[in-house]
Amino acid sequence: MLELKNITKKFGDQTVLGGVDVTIADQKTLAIVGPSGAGKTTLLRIIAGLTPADSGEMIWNGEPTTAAKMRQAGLIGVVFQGFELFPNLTVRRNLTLAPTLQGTSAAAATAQADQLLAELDLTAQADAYPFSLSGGQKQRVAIARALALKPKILLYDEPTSALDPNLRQSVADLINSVKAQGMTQVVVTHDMDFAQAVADETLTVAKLGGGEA
Ligand SMILES: Nc1ncnc2c1ncn2[C@@H]1O[C@H](COP(=O)(O)OP(=O)(O)OP(=O)(O)O)[C@@H](O)[C@H]1O
Repeated sequence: MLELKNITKKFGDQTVLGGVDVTIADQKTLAIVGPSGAGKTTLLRIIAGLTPADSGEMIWNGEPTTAAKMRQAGLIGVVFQGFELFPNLTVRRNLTLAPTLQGTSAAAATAQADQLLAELDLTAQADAYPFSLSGGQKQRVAIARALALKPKILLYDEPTSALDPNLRQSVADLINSVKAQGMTQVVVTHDMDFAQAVADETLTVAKLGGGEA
């Protein structure tokens, strides 16, 4: 279980997070919802160790930790809103690059990549480059790439926003099938129907006024 307590964040004079508590339970999906500008993405980036909080605590399985330590230990994976695939690498190489840089043998990384691609119905795209993929395929590659690093917690920033609305259900199905394999997930979304389709728990981030302490 990962707990964040009393997380605060300001940008200049604007308080975005004014003391937020988050509990991320093992093998569950937490949806973070709230209006545009409430700070959902900021909170996700703080959990991921990509943006520092101004204050607050982080506790992993009962022990104090930091987001930077969690990230360095490879415990957290992120699926970005725009997918951020490596454009000059094939789909398979998008999955194998980070594991091989971390010391996994090329053969083992390739075997694992091919298994993930098969599970996510991407075998036919293994040698393709990202530009040639549909939005839904790009997103599945982004999820497969994150899973290739074997995180304990997988974070998604607005996973439906860059996709055709009719793909919403298949993204929900995919997140639910990743959960069924034991993954702990956090999904930032402004889409309440989507949140309902994936979430065991929902955290609503309120929009604060600008300029307060
Ligand atoms: N790096 C930054 N520098 C300055 N202000 C920022 C920065 N990142 C976010 N903000 C501001 O913080 C507030 C919260 O932004 P954030 O993207 O976290 O909200 P959100 O709830 O994810 O919104 P949306 O649903 O529109 O994506 C916004 O007012 C935004 O302009």
